[in-house]
Amino acid sequence: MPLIEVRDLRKTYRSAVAVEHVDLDVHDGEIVGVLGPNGAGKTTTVECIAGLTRPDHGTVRVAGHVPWQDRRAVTRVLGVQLQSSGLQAKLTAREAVAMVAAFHDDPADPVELIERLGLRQVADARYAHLSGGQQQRLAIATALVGRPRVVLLDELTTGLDPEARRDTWQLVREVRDGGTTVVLVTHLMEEAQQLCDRIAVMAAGRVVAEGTPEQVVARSANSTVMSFTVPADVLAAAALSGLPGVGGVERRGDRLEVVGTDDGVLAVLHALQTRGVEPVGLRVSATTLDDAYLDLVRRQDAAPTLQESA
Ligand SMILES: Nc1ncnc2c1ncn2[C@@H]1O[C@H](COP(=O)(O)OP(=O)(O)OP(=O)(O)O)[C@@H](O)[C@H]1O
Repeated sequence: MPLIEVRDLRKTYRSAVAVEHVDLDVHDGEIVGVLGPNGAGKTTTVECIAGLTRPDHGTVRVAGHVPWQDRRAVTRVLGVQLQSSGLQAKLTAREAVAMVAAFHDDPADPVELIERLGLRQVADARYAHLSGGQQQRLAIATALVGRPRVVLLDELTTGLDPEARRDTWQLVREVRDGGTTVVLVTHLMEEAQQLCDRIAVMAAGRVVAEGTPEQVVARSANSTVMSFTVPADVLAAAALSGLPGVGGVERRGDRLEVVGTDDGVLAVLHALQTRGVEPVGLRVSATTLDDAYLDLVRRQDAAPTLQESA
């Protein structure tokens, strides 16, 4: 049984549909990324998992418990760091961790946790005086202090410089290696690729792709990029753009760049062969997760909205 199971989730705010038909499984020991543009429904989904929001339809189970019915049981297994940590500016790091620990039956030792998260030097500094990276570490500490089986981390590295971001990624890996499952909401493809065992891409309130980062790239309609040199008078881009599996053809100087599926690549090679055209300097590579993501999100933008299709 998955540790977190979300089925057919729907949540509306007045007339706006925030999420619909959302399914998500999170298994013990994974880092699962929830990706998507602003307003895609990521926070709404994790708020339903945390029991902070009650959906209009669908089921959520966290270690078998329904979050909005059994808040205590869910608080014991689930730690939450949401977008605004809600910590008071005047609290010191040590006080903040101790305060959250007091809500739990069997908390981790706040001093040990502060040490483990590299906050010992600033343990007596007020929250408002910590750097962005230290505030994020403190937010993770408060999410971990109840010794949860799973933590929800929402836009953990937004606003951090590259070094602090990498340090935070390492910390998330250590959290996972210590036996805690992680659900990570992020806008950053590099973060997803570096950290996540699996990702769910959300757009306009729905999960539009799910799997390992590699699977999501491979399933993209534009999973492969090929380019080669061919004189314009020998082959027009239009001759290839209608082939099955070809998503787009662009001329860049004397090179043609074709994006599409693996079948699209084969169709292009076949078309070149039958025309007796040699693809000089042929390069074929997988699309990046960034490109696959943008393709998925743009497709969803072009589709009818949830309200229109309801
Ligand atoms: N409390 C609320 N009241 C009204 N509408 C809301 C509320 N919370 C979310 N929404 C709407 O629901 C949709 C999904 O929002 P949500 O915050 O879940 O998206 P998100 O993917 O987390 O976005 P972001 O990346 O910007 O945080 C948006 O259209 C948003 O305006």
